Amino acid sequence: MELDSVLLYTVLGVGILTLCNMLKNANGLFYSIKYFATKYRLPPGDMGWPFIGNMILFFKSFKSSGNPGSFVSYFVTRFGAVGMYKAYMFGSPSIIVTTPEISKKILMDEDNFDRGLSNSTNTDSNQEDKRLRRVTTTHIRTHGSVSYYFDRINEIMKNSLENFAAKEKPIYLFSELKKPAFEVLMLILIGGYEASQQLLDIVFAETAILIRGFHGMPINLPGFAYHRAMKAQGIVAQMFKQIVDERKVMIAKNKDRLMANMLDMMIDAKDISDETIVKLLIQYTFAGYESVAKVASRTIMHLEKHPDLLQKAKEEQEEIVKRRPSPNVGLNFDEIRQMKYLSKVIDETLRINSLVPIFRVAKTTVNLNGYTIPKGWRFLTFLWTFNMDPNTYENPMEFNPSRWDELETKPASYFPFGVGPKMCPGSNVARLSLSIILHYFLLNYRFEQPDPDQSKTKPLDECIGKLKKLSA
Ligand code: HEM
Repeated sequence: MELDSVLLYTVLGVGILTLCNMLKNANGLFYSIKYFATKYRLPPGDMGWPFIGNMILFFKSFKSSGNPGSFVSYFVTRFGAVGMYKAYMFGSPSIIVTTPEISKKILMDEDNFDRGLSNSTNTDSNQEDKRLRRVTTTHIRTHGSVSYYFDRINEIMKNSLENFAAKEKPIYLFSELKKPAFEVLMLILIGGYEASQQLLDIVFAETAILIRGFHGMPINLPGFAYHRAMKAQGIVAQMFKQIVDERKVMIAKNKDRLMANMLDMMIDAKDISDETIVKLLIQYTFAGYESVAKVASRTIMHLEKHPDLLQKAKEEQEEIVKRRPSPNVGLNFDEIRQMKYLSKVIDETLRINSLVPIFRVAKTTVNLNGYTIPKGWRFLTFLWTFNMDPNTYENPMEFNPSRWDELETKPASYFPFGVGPKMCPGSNVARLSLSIILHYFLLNYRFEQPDPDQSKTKPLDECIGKLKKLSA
């Protein structure tokens, strides 16, 4: 090669590298420059490339290891253990929070932070948010209050497992479990399938699209998942509006038709607008759509991988059955509290599988732990980081429900349903649904995977296999 060409290529290479480097730092510079001279700077961090920010690293760490651990470690290793890092995620300048103490400060503080989702019903007044929360959750707030739904949830879960086992072909366990979980969700939200099945089928299908779109980049252009998600949100809103209208007519004709579900309680409150009712129904559907199915399928997979733990959990259920006065008596609500080991199995799954971040948005520019957080910036808390802390949990990667025996009280860093005023209102329904599914699974079924590695094929959360009914 001629000397001139070598020189040309070297200059070109250095030029491209410098340009890439400038571009890579441009995002960070653009957002940080205002705060260089201020007393409190932004937290350290890396805001990645313009527009896409850190999303490539984020998706890569999920894809390769199925956990956000390596993503979070990148910030801790590079910038030190300061507990919060600037980043650019899901189309917004963001702060990644890596300690439970800072997370709790944020999650408990309604004055400075809200959920900031486009489908959220957060009003400008904390008082009004609290009132709406009260109206929408009275029927599910405590373990006792969900007893009202026990019979229906029991029937839904029991029948669903029967149906899955009757299928000739292998099933996608997570996908299949979404259907009964959705049925339970609609029971809590609108009183079940008294509303038109056809409308709810549309809500079920469109919510899947809505969720997929909100998990990616918020690019509202045709062809992008987010754009389709915005359309799906509109369709779900239309379906719920129709259900609200029908329900109002029904109740106006006969007040006795008011029932213990979120929709009827909102209508009965009289001063909640239809628009807010619909938004709340969407918010709950979005939040409760996948979680129970995900935790149930993952618990089943953990137990199938550990036959000794499965046996222990099964024996507990058999003991419960033995204590019944007659073999014809079925599961009852009081027995749920007797499932001590199963409850630890569920906690262990929640510990290892809390993968979805909790979001908040700064309502005003705030000073937190010596750093400035500008108005509008997002916070992302990965519970997984705290749940995998070896200082709290010995061998954190190991699935070991008995670790909870030694933990007299749960660690302050363990909050799978969040903490504070916006903590998950569905936690009691979720725990009840999970206990019922797992009760029937342990007693009557096994999940057989012809090729357990298939669970790594797409979609990531799926496990393919056959639900086999055990012979009596
Ligand atoms: C195992 C299942 C579930 C898990 C692990 C879970 C976890 C969570 C978490 C971590 C949050 C965030 C809390 C925060 O932002 O501070 C949340 C919020 C929420 N969850 Fe759940 N959840 C589950 C099931 C459900 C179910 C079944 C429902 C519906 C009945 C539900 C309804 C909601 C709602 C409406 C919110 C938003 C609360 C608000 O913004 O005020 N969740 N959930």
